[in-house]
Amino acid sequence: MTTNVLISPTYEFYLNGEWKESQSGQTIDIKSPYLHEIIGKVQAITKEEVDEAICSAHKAQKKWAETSLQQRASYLYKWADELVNMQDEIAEVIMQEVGKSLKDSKNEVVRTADFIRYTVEEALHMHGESMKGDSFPGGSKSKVAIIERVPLGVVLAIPPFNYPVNLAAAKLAPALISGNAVIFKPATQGSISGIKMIEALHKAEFPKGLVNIVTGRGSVIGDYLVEHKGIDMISFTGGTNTGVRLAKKAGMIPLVLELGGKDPGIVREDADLEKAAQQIISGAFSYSGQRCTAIKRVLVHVNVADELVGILKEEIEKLSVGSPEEGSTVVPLIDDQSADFVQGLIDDAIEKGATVVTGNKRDRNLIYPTLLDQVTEDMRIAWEEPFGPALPVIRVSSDEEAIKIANKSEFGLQASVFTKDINKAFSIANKMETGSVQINGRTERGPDHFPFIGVKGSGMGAQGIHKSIESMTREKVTVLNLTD
Ligand SMILES: NC(=O)C1=CN([C@@H]2O[C@H](COP(=O)(O)OP(=O)(O)OC[C@H]3O[C@@H](n4cnc5c(N)ncnc54)[C@H](OP(=O)(O)O)[C@@H]3O)[C@@H](O)[C@H]2O)C=CC1
Ligand SMILES: O=C(O)[C@H](O)COP(=O)(O)O
Repeated sequence: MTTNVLISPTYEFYLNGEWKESQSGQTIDIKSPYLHEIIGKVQAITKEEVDEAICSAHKAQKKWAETSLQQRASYLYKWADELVNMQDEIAEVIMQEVGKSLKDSKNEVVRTADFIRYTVEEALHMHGESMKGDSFPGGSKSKVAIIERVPLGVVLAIPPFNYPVNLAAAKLAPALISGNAVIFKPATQGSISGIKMIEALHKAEFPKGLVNIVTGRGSVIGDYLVEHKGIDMISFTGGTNTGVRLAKKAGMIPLVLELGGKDPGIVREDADLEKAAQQIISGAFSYSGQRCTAIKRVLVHVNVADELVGILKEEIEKLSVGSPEEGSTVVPLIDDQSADFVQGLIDDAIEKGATVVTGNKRDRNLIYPTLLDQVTEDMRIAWEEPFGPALPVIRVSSDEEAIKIANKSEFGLQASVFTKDINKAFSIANKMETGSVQINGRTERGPDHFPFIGVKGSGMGAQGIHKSIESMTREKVTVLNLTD
């Protein structure tokens, strides 16, 4: 199927309900990772335009916070409907911009509409609480506390490239339904997809200024946004180095950071190896492993390692590799720099004695799914996050060794444990220094109402619909002093 490359239009940024060209007169070329052609240009906005966006957000937020939940709900439902109406157009853009297959891109848009609707429903059923004074020694029963959640103000939403619509809306929806305004800074490679998402929001006729999309390289306007006094909360998803830098600059405001990962797939001696292999492959190689929750190392009991590696090899070699237009599982990585990084990890492992079971083949920024066996702790790939289709197998001789190596990682996003012994599964899960543990399943964020948590180098705070709404609000206490 040949895709008509978008005629490389220049997109405007969205401020105060209007699409605008930046006063900077500068734009950023967005090149498709697999078409290797420029598919569009986005505005590189100025600091003055950032100031204007934040100022207009504050104005809009005051009024928005006074609207009823039901009124806010009606806008978000309309946004979800507009996304579904635009799903083919948006999916095509996601595919061209980040190289995700059309099927996965469409799923991302539908998942986003579902996310928005569920967020509304969750918010409509989150109620405050009340307390009576006399439950504390000396307290009076005529003192009644009414505790409710109130919005924080203006939320800065910064998502990564790999889910340019879903991970953006996963920040915007909870922020908006709780009465906040949003400054949305998309990943540069993902900006056009983000703009398309905002086009759907514009069609839902949200109040002007409530959501402003500020396009520009994070390395240029990122610090200015993060340090801006007009930002009341930051929800960031991206690399650990970027997240740590952001946290140091943000100052005294609430932060939620979802960062990198090095999720282990722990395979015990008693595991169903066929099922484990199927979950590991899906977890490690879908969208070329460009998922924070991808399985990024296999810790397998030495007694079953040869058998598991054999199954993995056979199944990996069946994976479709190539263009996202053909629905390939393994597609070109987001850019050449990322492909160079992954290749560097593979080369380092080979130099230090790892065995290439399959893969280690490259065509520009397309890296073939690579399985490395006999990986040892002195190899970079044992610890670093490839964010690409390279999977190391580390052989262990006990649960204790697997736990030790798993927890030695700087990351702590998720872990998978494959075993038939549910008691052992929980025993290992209880020792995992991660946000979540999957038992007999691949590591993944969904379903989206589950808490989604990164600890250590994988983040701070929690997402998942309910947790995200909580993180973008604070409690407020009103005390009633009744007269007897
Ligand atoms: N835990 C999770 O849920 C996820 C984690 N990730 C992690 O993100 C990485 C890959 O995604 P990627 O997009 O490349 O991550 P990056 O950290 O490079 O970028 C993430 C976002 O931060 C922006 N940014 C860059 N510099 C700054 C700055 N100084 N201040 C504020 N924002 C900035 C980027 O904008 P720009 O594009 O303009 O640089 C982008 O919007 C991997 O490490 C992956 O593990 C990815 C997805 C989900
Ligand atoms: O940030 C990511 O990469 C996503 O949170 C992963 O989501 P998924 O597990 O649903 O692919």
